[in-house]
Amino acid sequence: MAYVLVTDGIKEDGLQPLLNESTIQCDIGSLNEFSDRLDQYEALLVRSATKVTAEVLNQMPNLKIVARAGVGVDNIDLDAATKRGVIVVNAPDGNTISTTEHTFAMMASLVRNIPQGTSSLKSGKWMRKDYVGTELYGKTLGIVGMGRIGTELSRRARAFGMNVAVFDPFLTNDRAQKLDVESVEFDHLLDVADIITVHTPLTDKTRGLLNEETIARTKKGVFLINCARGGIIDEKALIPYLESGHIGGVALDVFESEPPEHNHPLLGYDQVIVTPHLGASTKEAQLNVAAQVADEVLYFLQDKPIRNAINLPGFSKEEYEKIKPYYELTRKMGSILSQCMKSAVNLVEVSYAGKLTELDTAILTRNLMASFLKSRLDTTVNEVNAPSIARERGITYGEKHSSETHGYSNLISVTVQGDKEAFSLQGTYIKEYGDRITQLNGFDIDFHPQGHLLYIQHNDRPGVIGNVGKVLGEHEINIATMQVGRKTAGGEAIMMLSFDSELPKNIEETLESVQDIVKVEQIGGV
Ligand SMILES: NC(=O)c1ccc[n+]([C@@H]2O[C@H](COP(=O)([O-])OP(=O)(O)OC[C@H]3O[C@@H](n4cnc5c(N)ncnc54)[C@H](O)[C@@H]3O)[C@@H](O)[C@H]2O)c1
Ligand SMILES: O=C(O)[C@H](O)COP(=O)(O)O
Repeated sequence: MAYVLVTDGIKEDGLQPLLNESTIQCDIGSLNEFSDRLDQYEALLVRSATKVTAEVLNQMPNLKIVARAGVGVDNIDLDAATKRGVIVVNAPDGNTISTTEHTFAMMASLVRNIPQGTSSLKSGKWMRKDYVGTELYGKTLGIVGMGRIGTELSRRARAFGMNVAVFDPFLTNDRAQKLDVESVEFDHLLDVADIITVHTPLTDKTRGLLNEETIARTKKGVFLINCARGGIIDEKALIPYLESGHIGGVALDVFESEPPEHNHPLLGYDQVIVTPHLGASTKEAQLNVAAQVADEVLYFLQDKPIRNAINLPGFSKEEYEKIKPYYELTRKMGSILSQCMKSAVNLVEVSYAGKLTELDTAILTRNLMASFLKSRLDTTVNEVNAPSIARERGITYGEKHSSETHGYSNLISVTVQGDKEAFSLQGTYIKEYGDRITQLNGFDIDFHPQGHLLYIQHNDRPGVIGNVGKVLGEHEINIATMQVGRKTAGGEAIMMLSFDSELPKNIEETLESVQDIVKVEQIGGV
């Protein structure tokens, strides 16, 4: 049974695939409510309210995946999760439309004083001349961050006859042209925009993007909107400009600290309109994000591919289908290399040739590294934390694409380099035969890496193979398969044997005492 904790009131309708799965038990509530059994959960589903700190992660030693039913993952300690090997996924596009529409509603409300007019009329006043608004038509909307929400907003703004100036370092001219927006530098956007709206994540670069200095450059009467993350607009910096009348109005759905304090200074200004982080709060968005993360968690628990991992290279289902056979091969190669080369390693070089060069192979290299490190370490290692663990252990690794296929349609070559020795392995996947190891330390060989293996280095002399069979027979060990490789007659040679069951621990020493046998390594659990 896999245990899953669902927090933050994630919509249950969307969680049906998880709730209906008989091998999964879903508990619904807060971390506090289930504090006595946090150690049992393999998956944790959150919105933005639950803070997944390093401390929370420590209390959940079994945790393998955190799923954020929404976009922003700033409530999750990504570094700590990655270090622990916990996969973090989100639901990147489930709430795009809702947040876009909310931003647009905020913009329209802001320029037409709708919230102010509402509360004034409800308090018994009829103040038509105090609430003269501004048209959107013909005005310039400055969008900072042209991702999913920025893009959708730009379409709606163009439909309203607005000009759109965008600042996003990743926006290509081609895309800007297609979207009928002007791609500009940030300073230029400050100069020309009548309304500025931010749609970036909160990062070191975007924190305080609109601050005392940058707001000073904006047009008099500018309207500012933040429906992305509190802190992108510096809240304190707004005050002098609201006081002086430089800013026409501010719309905020998000705050530096949520909820903002009751006496937060910005809440006292009539020109500031606010909502309590409602961007994604629609029935549709909540159903979408819940369904997206439920699918991801279910897939993960069933060892199927996940699409929206934040701390892993992403790939589509189609890409996964292509990569799947090599995934198993790289896992096996990592394990064999680690067990054959027992000494310290400082460099792992992976090369992909043939069909593999058309694929994004980063996930395969991570998989190989995770498998390589797993056999050597006592901690959880997976594709998520393999890079940081390798770095910590002083192991550099890299990958390249090469044209040397050695006649195979696809080929993975790995060299592991230590201070004193090196070890190399080549493998391929052939549809009819499965995964094959085709070369080991320069010796041509052909075996299916499966089960319990014995790797023997020996001198190519008459009787050696027979003696190995004899010793194993005396120990009642049945050989399943045996492959032999050599470079020259009478020179160095290797054997790779496979067995149906585990071998006795001391069998290496017994075999190493046989004449002309140089080295014996057991390779288990491949
Ligand atoms: N209010 C809500 O309820 C709500 C709902 C959904 C999303 N959000 C927030 O909205 C923001 C945008 O969401 P999205 O789905 O569009 O994300 P996205 O990842 O699709 O887009 C973010 C864009 O910001 C750009 N960017 C990053 N750094 C930048 C910088 N320094 N200057 C300019 N552009 C920069 C990126 O290139 C990217 O195009 C996120 O912060 C998200 O958390 C809020
Ligand atoms: O990043 C997001 O998806 C939004 O901020 C929504 O957050 P929520 O799930 O807490 O509404």
